[in-house]
Amino acid sequence: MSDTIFALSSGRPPAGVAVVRISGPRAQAAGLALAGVLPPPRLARYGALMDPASGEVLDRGLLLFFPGPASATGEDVVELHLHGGRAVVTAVLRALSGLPGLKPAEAGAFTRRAHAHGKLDLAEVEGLADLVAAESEAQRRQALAIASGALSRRVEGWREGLIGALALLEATIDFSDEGDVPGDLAAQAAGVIGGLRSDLLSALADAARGERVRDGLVVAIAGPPNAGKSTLLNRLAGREAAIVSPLPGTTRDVLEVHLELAGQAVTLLDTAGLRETTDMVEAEGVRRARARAEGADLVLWLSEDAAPPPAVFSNAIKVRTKTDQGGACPADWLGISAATGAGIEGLVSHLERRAGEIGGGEPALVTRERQRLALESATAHLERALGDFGGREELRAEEVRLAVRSLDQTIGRVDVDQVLDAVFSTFCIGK
Ligand SMILES: Nc1nc2c(ncn2[C@@H]2O[C@H](COP(=O)(O)OP(=O)(O)OP(=O)(O)O)[C@@H](O)[C@H]2O)c(=O)[nH]1
Repeated sequence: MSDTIFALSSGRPPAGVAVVRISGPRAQAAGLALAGVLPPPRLARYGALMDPASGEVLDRGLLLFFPGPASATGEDVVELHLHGGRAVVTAVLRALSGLPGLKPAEAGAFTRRAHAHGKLDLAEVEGLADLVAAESEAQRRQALAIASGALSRRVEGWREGLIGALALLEATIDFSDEGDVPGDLAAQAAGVIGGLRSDLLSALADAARGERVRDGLVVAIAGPPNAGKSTLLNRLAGREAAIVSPLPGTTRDVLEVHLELAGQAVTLLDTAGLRETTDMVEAEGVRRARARAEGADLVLWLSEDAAPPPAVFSNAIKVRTKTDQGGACPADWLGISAATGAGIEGLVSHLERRAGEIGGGEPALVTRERQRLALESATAHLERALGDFGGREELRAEEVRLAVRSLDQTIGRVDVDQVLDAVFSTFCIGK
């Protein structure tokens, strides 16, 4: 970390503006080498940026200086706002790499430094990773809350509560040595532990929703061959993603289209028509179709003659297709014609309502399996801490201590290295 790192932090050129960040002990010197003068902290200065080796002007742009520790990484940071051309960016990065003590940043290196300097805990780093990856409104809101410390603050609060309970338990242990155990201290501790256990359980009850929003919902289109599945997928996607043909058995593999419904990221799956077949390739397609549809959050069951879905899809949204060709639509079926567009709007609003039911509402606190497992372990220790220890209060206190440790894991106070490597590997260079 004694190195000074630099990278293009904005998107791939060409672009209107390119932002290059420099962080580390030599950031200030690097800014001076390029611009000749630094603005006061946190103010932008417009001017020429020169190649320190040749003195040639490489670009004119803004320079900002954020002295550490009050910066994003906790170190001195210099930010250059350049014209976003490929050659401009290349020239400036080349000039920086020629300066002593400077080296290109690896993926996630700026965030890693922020974490190392106590600017972000593990949960906030994970939130930041999700914020950068967010594609839907719901993902953005949820990730922003976590990146801003919503989970961390809650965990800190729980942790403080448990430390309080632990103090009460320690007191009962001390008193018991003197043969005078004040029962109300133990009861108070049990009250605190019980309350925290309920808080944790209610946060966990929402975890499945948080993870679903983060991963995006999966909606599978299933039904007999030729029902119009690919046609509907194309219609919803607004493009010709799937091949449509009058031949039954056209779709062989599972096809995915990503879209946003009611603010939720949705992966729409087109699957092979479900039927018995002797064609080996089609049979494999049918097997995959069933497996994916069974794991989906929602299934649209399409049939042109309202043939009922198999039992596994009994919860499916039933859709009668090709209504332009006549025929009745049973009461609990939605009728559509992908050919004329009739009923499509109704189907979309039905899907939006269902997607909102699954993933809508206030942002969840727990959005990753890792966070959930740590909190589940804390809850299990609290559960045990409420048991009967036959007067051996030190065993109860030990369970509370283990619960605190699990909370610490949630926000990365302990055992973080491996998790950090995994998270930072998902970041891009310049983040
Ligand atoms: N008249 C009419 N024809 C439709 C409609 N939707 C689809 N079709 C036709 O039905 C045929 C089958 O459509 P696909 O979308 O390929 O059906 P599929 O369910 O994906 O078929 P498989 O891939 O075999 O499982 C094509 O010829 C479509 O043009 C509709 O709303 N009205």
